[in-house]
Amino acid sequence: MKDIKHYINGQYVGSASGKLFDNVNPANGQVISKVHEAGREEVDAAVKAAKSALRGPWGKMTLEERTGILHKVADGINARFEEFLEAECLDTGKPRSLASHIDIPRGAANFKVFADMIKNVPTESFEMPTPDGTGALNYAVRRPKGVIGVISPWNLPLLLMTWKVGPALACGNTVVVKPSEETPTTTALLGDVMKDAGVPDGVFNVVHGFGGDSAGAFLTEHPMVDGFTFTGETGTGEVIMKAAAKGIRDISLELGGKNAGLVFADCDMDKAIEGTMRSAFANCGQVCLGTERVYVERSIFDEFVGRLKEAAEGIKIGPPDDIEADMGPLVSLKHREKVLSYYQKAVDDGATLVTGGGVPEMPEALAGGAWVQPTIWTGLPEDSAVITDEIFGPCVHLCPFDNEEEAIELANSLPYGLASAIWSENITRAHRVAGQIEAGIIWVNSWFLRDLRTPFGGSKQSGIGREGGVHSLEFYTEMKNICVKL
Ligand SMILES: NC(=O)c1ccc[n+]([C@@H]2O[C@H](COP(=O)([O-])OP(=O)(O)OC[C@H]3O[C@@H](n4cnc5c(N)ncnc54)[C@H](O)[C@@H]3O)[C@@H](O)[C@H]2O)c1
Ligand SMILES: O=C/C=C/C=C(\O)C(=O)O
Repeated sequence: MKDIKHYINGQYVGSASGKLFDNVNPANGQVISKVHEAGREEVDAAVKAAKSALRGPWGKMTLEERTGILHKVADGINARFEEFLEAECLDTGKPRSLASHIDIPRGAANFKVFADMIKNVPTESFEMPTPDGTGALNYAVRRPKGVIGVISPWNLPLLLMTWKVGPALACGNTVVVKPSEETPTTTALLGDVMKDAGVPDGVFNVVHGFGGDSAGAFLTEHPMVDGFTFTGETGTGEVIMKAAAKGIRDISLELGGKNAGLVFADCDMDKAIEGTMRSAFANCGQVCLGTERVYVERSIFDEFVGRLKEAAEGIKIGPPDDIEADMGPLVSLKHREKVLSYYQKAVDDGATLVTGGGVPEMPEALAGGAWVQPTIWTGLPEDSAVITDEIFGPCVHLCPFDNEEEAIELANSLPYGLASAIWSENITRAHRVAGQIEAGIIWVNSWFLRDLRTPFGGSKQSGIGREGGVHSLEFYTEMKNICVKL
């Protein structure tokens, strides 16, 4: 069976401890590969390789050379598209149709976009008067921050990891990546692509393992890492923030959410149903931007519930290679336990089950998979844990509202603030409501429509900082002001 090794200083290496863990295909429960678990020794080697690579050829390259290499990395992903696609689908169980349209193309785009951006974003300059009349000139320059620790989750593994590695490398940093233990393969494959593209050894390093008391914690505790970028749960973000405090290291945190959809009576119902289907069920509901609570204006509530039920019942569940499958399994049986505990909680809290609520029957070959039904509820009180907690499954609660103020209040009622989707054909209302929602990303009559130049991140407990566009450049560089007395 294939074993997945760390990628340190340009070489694939195993763990000195010989410790391996299973990588499981969530569509059938079978072990796909064995993964080396990094100890402190491997993490230390990776961080030291990254540190010394800053002073090697990478640090001396012209911007043109560096960004040229990053274009080759993107081309390398595209050249091995099928291999990345296969690996991502095996690790996550997601439909090939989804991964081939979103995950893998974005993996390549994340390198191209930031390679081009860093060449085109100016820095500031200020002339100032001085008492002697000669004046002074201030100008800012960007320098890499240093070694960046990248810790990424399992829901969009290649997309979310490269969303950080792309800009980090474009800005001249070196990285040590700790991908999720659930989905190590595409990050491991990227080592080969980096090598072929001419990325010098030590610039891109990967260590595998778990979070606490494993590779994740060893990385955040390592004093030679200069900054951390993390996407994952809010609770894990708190732990990482504490670790980063030691030595005053910078952080960028993209965390959980419990995003609200708001559907007004003046919406285009077809668009609202199609969008809510995606925002509730895409990637088996495992998208941080997903809407697990949707508020619908009372006059169209019954129609909306009926139409969403009909659409959800048309979802075809199946493994990645089933070309008709719209939805795969959850990422693991462990995650399914969590999602099903909320399905039970909904019953206990008196929900009306509109559809789903359990585990679908699957053919015998897939019986060991983490399958779950797309689920819709109504009738829960707003303080139910089903409404207040991020479940991260294919489920949504629908609740009626009577006026705009109430809709805004409901949307803003939780301590999260990642994203929101507003459905209304009244442009004035849409702007007015969008302006009042406490979230980092608001979509009007769309969902997960991404322009990589825009600020991306969460407010409240959904994160700190913004990535995307110039905001990524802000995080991944140190700005230095040089003041010249003339
Ligand atoms: N805001 C966003 O952009 C965004 C995007 C995708 C996912 N998410 C969030 O991610 C979560 C799902 O992903 P997950 O379950 O993989 O998250 P998670 O927090 O469990 O794990 C994310 C990563 O952190 C590592 N980790 C865990 N504990 C750690 C520790 N103590 N120290 C260092 N590293 C540690 C894990 O091994 C993994 O690599 C959801 O909450 C979702 O909302 C947010
Ligand atoms: O699951 C969360 C999705 C995050 C998406 C991005 O970070 C992105 O599109 O850049």
